[in-house]
Amino acid sequence: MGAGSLVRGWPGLGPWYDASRGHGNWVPPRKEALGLEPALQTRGANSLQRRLPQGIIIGVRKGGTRALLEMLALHPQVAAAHAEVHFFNREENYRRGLGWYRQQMPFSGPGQLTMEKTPGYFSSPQAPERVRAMDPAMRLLLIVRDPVERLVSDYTQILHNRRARCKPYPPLERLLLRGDRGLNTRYKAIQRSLYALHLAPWLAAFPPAHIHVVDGGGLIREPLPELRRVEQFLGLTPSLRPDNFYFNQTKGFYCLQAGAHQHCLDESKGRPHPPITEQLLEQLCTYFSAHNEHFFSLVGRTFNWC
Ligand SMILES: Nc1ncnc2c1ncn2[C@@H]1O[C@H](COP(=O)(O)OS(=O)(=O)O)[C@@H](OP(=O)(O)O)[C@H]1O
Repeated sequence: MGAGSLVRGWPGLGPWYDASRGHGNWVPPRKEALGLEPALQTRGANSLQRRLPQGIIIGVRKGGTRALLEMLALHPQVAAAHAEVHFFNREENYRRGLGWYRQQMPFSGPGQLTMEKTPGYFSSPQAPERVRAMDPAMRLLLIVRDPVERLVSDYTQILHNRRARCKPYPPLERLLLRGDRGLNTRYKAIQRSLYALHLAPWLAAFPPAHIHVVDGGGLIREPLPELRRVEQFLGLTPSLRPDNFYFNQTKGFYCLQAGAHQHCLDESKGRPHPPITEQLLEQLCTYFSAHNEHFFSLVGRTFNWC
């Protein structure tokens, strides 16, 4: 089956992925209809309510946050918010209060864990303290990816959005280099790839045991081992299985499967990246190397980045 045919909903379930509402608006399938959970969501109206999240995917932007949330949402004990909520990082939303935040959450049963993902939280200076003030027991997921790949993905997204509005955008090299004065390290996409910098305030607000790092590269190559670790971190019964994922040649990524239903992430995920020269790649890798080492020491795990 081609990737394109999988973007719109699952048969008989209403749209799982409502493309007309943009890529952040995912509508989870009713799990009993997927044969995953016969009882939980149909036990009676009283048991279903909107609950504040107990788990949040805080970033990183372009790290694979959507894939992680959608894969986790296949788990019968997970209820995932459809859209990015931007509660802790946007003043206008934060001012609306926890009642508003709760309203953005999906209905869940008592045995379910409510989750949302907003990659903007990770680099928001206010978010760590605000999340802690709401719930110091919060479980945080951080999905990371090679900082250079993340940067290029970030650029590609902005380029795409600008083009969609018929607006010009400079080539990546021009944004990355300050003539012959080396890298423009103030470029936002570079700054957002400095994971150690953004992690520090989270570690000041939460014990390390509350923050689980997911390898975004690993999730792309082979989702299940990463998801098993996440299930364990979240205290979920191991339920995701190899047959929940299949590699889609057209998409070039793993897609999701539940019973007879299949679903790939939409076309905003997995866009082709513009090429960068070997020389620039080397410059970037050299620049990130010390930051990466610092990040590895903070999380106690190393990654095979450039
Ligand atoms: N299974 C699967 N299918 C499609 N895409 C996948 C998948 N797993 C991870 N990814 C990678 O997710 C990248 C987008 O990351 P995010 O969802 O965090 O982006 S965003 O910050 O929410 O815009 C996206 O980045 P790009 O490849 O640059 O588009 C993907 O590489």
